[in-house]
Amino acid sequence: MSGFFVSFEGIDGAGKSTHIERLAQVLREQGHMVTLTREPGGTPLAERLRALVLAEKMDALTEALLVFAARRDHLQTVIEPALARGDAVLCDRYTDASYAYQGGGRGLDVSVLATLERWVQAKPGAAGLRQPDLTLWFDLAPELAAERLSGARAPDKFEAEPVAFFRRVAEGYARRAAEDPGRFARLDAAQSREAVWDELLRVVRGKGWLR
Ligand SMILES: Nc1ncnc2c1ncn2[C@@H]1O[C@H](COP(=O)(O)OP(=O)(O)OP(=O)(O)O)[C@@H](O)[C@H]1O
Ligand SMILES: Cc1cn([C@H]2C[C@H](O)[C@@H](COP(=O)(O)O)O2)c(=O)[nH]c1=O
Repeated sequence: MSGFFVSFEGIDGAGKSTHIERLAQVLREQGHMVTLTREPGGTPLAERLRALVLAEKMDALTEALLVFAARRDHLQTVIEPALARGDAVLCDRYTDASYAYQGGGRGLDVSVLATLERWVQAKPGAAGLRQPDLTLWFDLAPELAAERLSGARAPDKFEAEPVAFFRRVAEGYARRAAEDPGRFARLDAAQSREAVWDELLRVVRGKGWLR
């Protein structure tokens, strides 16, 4: 049985973490083996790169090089083996975040991102790039996301960015979704937790991965 790969995307505070654990639990209850992971991160090396990216000041290209280095290690040692075993891979962020944050937010040329994507995501022994089978896009107004995050925890480097940055990030996500509508499912993340969950379940059931 081949596995499937679902990424969770959206601006900081959109509700990804709230729902990813719940989906993992329901998939496990229905007999799936689940690999629950995140980017940047998911391996000891990638977690070290994550700590740098989330804390240190650096230019947009350096940021992109580090998140793609982390992604390479994550793909090679966690994602590809999990998919080969037949796992459901749930990943809190993937390459769309690079397009949205480094491309949209920081203004990095997307052709640089496309080159890194081609190098890093080549599938082992097959044509094409490793992309998620489904991307759940939690779409939320930056003002509302900031309100939800305020007081929740000490902000990291990205969370401390102004609303204008997150508007550009959100536009970056919207562009990616428009370019690949078959992969993206937009969830209205402004709804209550239960309403977002119901929408998410409908999408995942529609893929035939849940009863
Ligand atoms: N539908 C919702 N309505 C109101 N509050 C919500 C909703 N979903 C999540 N929250 C709350 O908003 C905050 C941010 O949610 P969460 O941590 O899931 O977002 P996230 O997208 O994972 O953020 P980040 O990318 O910064 O980790 C949390 O305090 C969470 O409890
Ligand atoms: C994969 C990826 C992530 N980022 C940013 C986006 C977030 O602000 C942080 C990760 O924090 P989270 O609490 O786990 O959401 O990293 C990025 O800028 N580029 C990327 O490719």
